[in-house]
Amino acid sequence: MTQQSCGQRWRHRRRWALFAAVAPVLLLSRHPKLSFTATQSTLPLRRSVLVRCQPGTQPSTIDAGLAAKLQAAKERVAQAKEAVKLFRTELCGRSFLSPEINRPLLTEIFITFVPKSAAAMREPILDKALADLIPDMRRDVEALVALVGSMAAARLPHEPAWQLMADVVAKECRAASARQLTAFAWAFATAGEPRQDLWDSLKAAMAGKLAELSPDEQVTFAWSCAEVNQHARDLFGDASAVAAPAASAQMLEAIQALPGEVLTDQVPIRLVPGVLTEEQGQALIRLADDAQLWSQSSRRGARDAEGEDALRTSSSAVLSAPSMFGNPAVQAVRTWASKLLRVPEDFVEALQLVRYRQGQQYSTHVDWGRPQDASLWLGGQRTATALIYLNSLPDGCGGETSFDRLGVTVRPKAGAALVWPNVNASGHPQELVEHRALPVLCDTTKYALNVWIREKALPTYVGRA
Ligand SMILES: O=C(O)CCC(=O)C(=O)O
Ligand SMILES: [Fe+2]
Repeated sequence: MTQQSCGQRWRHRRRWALFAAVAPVLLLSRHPKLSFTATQSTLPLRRSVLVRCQPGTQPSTIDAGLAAKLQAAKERVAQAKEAVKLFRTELCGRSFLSPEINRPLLTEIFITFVPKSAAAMREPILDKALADLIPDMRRDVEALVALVGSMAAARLPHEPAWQLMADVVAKECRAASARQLTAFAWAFATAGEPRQDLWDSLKAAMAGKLAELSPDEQVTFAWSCAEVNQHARDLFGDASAVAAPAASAQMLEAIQALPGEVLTDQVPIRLVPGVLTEEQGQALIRLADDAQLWSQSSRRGARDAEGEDALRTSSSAVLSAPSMFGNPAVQAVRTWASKLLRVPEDFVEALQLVRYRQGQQYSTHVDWGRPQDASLWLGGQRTATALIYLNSLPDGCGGETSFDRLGVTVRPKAGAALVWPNVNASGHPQELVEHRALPVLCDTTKYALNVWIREKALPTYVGRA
């Protein structure tokens, strides 16, 4: 696709003008989120959208309420149009072959279209822009990489665009370099796209090009395939569930040397008090609340030592956004884990908060991964878990962490870390450390923080081409 033909497409001014006139009406009638609020953003066009329609309007102010909704809708339309304009400039107003496609800007543009709720998005304006652009971009692999990477980074919930993209990439990826294939794989894996034709094409295109990849990129490609259950065994084999013995033995030593209570002689499980202050705990919870990160806890890989599915009814929030790593409470936890467990900080996974309301629980499971677990590609096996309780639960309120095979039960105590190894000294995952979170029995909420340590550094590749 050349700059000229892209320009020509957008020169269909009359069609566009007609569409622009109709789109606000379409949006007003079809957009269900008139109460939408803007998220923090660096994109200038989004600053104008800090409009919230107040629920529970008094009868006398119904008109005012409607007017506010109308105003919000108008701003939303203006914002969408502005975003499409920028989108068009970014992808059409330049040579597609430019290596300087502004991915952060593209991502921001997509974020303007992402609904705050988990609902799938239907945006006529974006539909049109993407339907026009994606097929035209088919010969420009680098532009496709930038576009799909931005769609993934923005978590664009727009099925038609993903399907169009999958159609084009499945057909055109033979011409892609190994690095570009990795970028495609990462994006589609992040979006959870399982299409067989797409993954077959990506894997076939990668065969013979593997040597072009850095170790981090190889891991990213292998992880991407495994993440959507399209394991690239021909190219990479299986990930190993057995951790490196040296890393495992060192981890055991570090846990044994921890201060705090020794809970059993069979496996070094320690309860270390005073790891976090209550304020730091609150700051972590606020971080998740403010960014609306809570969602039903994932049950993927949640199995007991025999491989039976676990019941997990809690909510989780992963503090993985790069901006969150700068938060003082996040940093305090990461530094503590790295120092006390004697691993570099990049062995520590993104922190995962867990929240249990009354009646919620996590039944018996292990934290280590099985060979088919895609995450084994990223930093290898989880050698240890540090579970930090962010609040205390009174006696009789349930919520304890229980290791039934070891006869150990621990009541949550604010700021204390329960630390245990997931592998033995030779690196083999341990069944003995199977555990569960007992149901919370009182009308209270339990908060805890999972700090998982991997056997090696987590790769630095984050979908950047
Ligand atoms: O909440 C607990 O006590 C245990 C949590 C847990 O085991 C997990 O999230 O993997
Ligand atoms: Fe666990």
